[in-house]
Amino acid sequence: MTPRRAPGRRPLVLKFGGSAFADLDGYHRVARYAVRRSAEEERPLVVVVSAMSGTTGRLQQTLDALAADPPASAAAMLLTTGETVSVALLTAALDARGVAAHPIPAAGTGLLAEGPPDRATVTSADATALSRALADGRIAVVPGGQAVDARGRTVMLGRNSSDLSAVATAAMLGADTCELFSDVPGVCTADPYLVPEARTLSRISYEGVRRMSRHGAKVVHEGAVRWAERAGVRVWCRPFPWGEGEGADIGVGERLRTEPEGRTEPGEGGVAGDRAVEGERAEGGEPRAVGTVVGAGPEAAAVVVHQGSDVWSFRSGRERRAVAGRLRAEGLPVTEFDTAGEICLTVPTGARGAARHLNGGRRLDDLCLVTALRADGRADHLAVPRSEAAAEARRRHAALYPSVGGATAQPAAPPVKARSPHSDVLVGSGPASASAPDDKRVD
Ligand SMILES: Nc1ncnc2c1ncn2[C@@H]1O[C@H](COP(=O)(O)OP(=O)(O)O)[C@@H](O)[C@H]1O
Ligand SMILES: N[C@@H](CC(=O)OP(=O)(O)O)C(=O)O
Repeated sequence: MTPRRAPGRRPLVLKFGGSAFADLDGYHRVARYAVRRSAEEERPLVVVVSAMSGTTGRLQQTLDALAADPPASAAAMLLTTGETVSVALLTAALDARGVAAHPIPAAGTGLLAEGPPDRATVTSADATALSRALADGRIAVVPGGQAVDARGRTVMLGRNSSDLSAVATAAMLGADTCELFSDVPGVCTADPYLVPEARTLSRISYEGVRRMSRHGAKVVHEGAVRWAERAGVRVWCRPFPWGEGEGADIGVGERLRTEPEGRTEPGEGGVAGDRAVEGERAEGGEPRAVGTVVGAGPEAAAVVVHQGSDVWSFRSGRERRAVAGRLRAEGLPVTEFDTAGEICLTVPTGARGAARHLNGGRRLDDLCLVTALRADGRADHLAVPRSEAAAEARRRHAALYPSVGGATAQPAAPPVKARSPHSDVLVGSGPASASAPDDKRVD
């Protein structure tokens, strides 16, 4: 899977996750930002986009309400539509600013994949089509999570795979950095939506962030980290929006960024106070949040809450190992752990393809796994009632970072995650299924 690289100036690859499109204005904000970066940097610009927040989950629920085990090809066709919508809307928003862009279809991404069409694996990347599109100086707007198979059909690279598309595109085009914009200040020592005291890491190794995503932190797609490491692409996780002019939302990233700097533990390399994170300044004195650079850097202690996963219990370690192996073969992230005499594993809630492997297991309703990842590589797991997961995460975070504290402090009102009211645009606003899981947290 060595990417065939494009000659010429190194392009800039920016990826905007669903959180950037929590409202329609998000497309205008991203367009404004993309135009500014394009003018500043004078190099080819690729913008990789995700579906509006909530969209892919709604589509999945709709499919689940319709059929118990729909064909993977139908799932791929449906679940990739959210990104196609985003490509069209961002192209329109750019056009409204007088900037012509190329809306790129799956076949134009240059990513070739094989395997089940709803969670295909990228096997090669050919820059020819995208380089041709970029040659006229226009911005290319690329759908995240999409590729084509050997027969030219659009396939999906699995859930949350826009990061993977962005990094694979950067590798293919010879870019040395890929910028991933999200609604958090960067990679933090815990999900800042749950642990307000979490600090932003200025740097972390590929293995450090991969360990976090392998344990269920949704912060960067594990496959994206693998691609980045192999191709030597630095991944820069950055907050968006932050100070994008009038009308910009103040997201959790902005709120955390302005909190006083916290002291950090000696020996917990790579942890930056928020002041350090915003240290870089663009010309004209505008503060530029630097977020987290994933590449060369230390591993870091962190707390992971497996919010989007179910806990299953098995009769023996052998049975669990066999099930875990089959789930991993489906490309699903699984954590095996023992708690209160139970032999358990976690599996993403509502994951396509999981149900058929879980026979013999028993779902422990309402349990949520909290994992403390130590800097030395050890992981401590504890399953707690869902309602106590955030408090447990704060306690564990305080144990890892005693000087940051916070476990006993009254929690600030948790920031509310944005979900686009337009995420129903494709499927209507009625409940798709009373019991279907959402792709986001249950707050
Ligand atoms: N350690 C962590 N640091 C930062 N964010 C985290 C962490 N763990 C989990 N997250 C979650 O990851 C989310 C960002 O990933 P994602 O939902 O894919 O964003 P986007 O929609 O912008 O792509 C954050 O909103 C946050 O809730
Ligand atoms: N369609 C993807 C989109 C994605 O990767 O979203 P985000 O970049 O917001 O995590 C999903 O599974 O939800």
